[in-house]
Amino acid sequence: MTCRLSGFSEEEITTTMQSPTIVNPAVLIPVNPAIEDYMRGLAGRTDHPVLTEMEAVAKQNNFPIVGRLVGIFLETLAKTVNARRIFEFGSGYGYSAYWFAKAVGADGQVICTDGDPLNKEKAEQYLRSAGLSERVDFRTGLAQEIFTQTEGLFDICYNDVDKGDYPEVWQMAKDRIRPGGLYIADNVLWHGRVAVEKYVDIIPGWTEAILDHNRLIFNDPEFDAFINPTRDGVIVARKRTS
Ligand SMILES: C[S@@+](CC[C@H](N)C(=O)[O-])C[C@H]1O[C@@H](n2cnc3c(N)ncnc32)[C@H](O)[C@@H]1O
Repeated sequence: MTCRLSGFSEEEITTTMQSPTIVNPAVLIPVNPAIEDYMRGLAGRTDHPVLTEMEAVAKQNNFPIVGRLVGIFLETLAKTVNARRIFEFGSGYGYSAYWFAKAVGADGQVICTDGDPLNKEKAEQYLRSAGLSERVDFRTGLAQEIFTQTEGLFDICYNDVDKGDYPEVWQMAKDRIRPGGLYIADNVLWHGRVAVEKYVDIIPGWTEAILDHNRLIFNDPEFDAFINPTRDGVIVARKRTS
């Protein structure tokens, strides 16, 4: 997967950062890999042939899916708030949508978006094989534009687009989340760059955008927020009910 604006994949960015030729002080792994392996080992019961195929394809192509642990987290969050209507900004080929689609139930809906029509094709194939396609409405184009074409409130808005767009997506999504609903975004620790003074920002402005995004959320009086440091950091912000 290439990022919409930069042409770099997130894996390429990480790999470049870890290259011995580029000294980068900012590569921090929030959770010890042994701990992540342990947690992954507990999650065997979530195996599904479609899921394992999607994960294998991600590995082969360095495509940045959220992965199993975050997937389980997304499904759990969605079930916890009894989500029936979810909007995804940046769906790739449907891996995160798989988890949300499972959570919303037969009457629920996940609106997926991606700039790449090939991703839509692949997602629809995978989700059909998993028996979840009826719950998913996959649209191609700029996620922000597609969002403005929708109406009403969502139980969850999930953000996984190019990182420079994070503050914009937060600003537009926050007023369209129902009280008690969630805003969720992936990669908010950005491989540790958010936590150090000096970092190599492969895509100029992306780290600053994530920092702004996170600050805005934690300072918003309408939301309570928390970052789960699993993988690359997932922010969860719940809209207050009073
Ligand atoms: C990190 S991947 C999404 C992975 C997906 N959430 C998952 O875990 O399976 C980001 C995807 O968003 C798409 N994308 C990035 N910025 C976008 C935007 N503003 N509008 C639509 N798609 C975008 C890219 O084409 C890419 O497929």
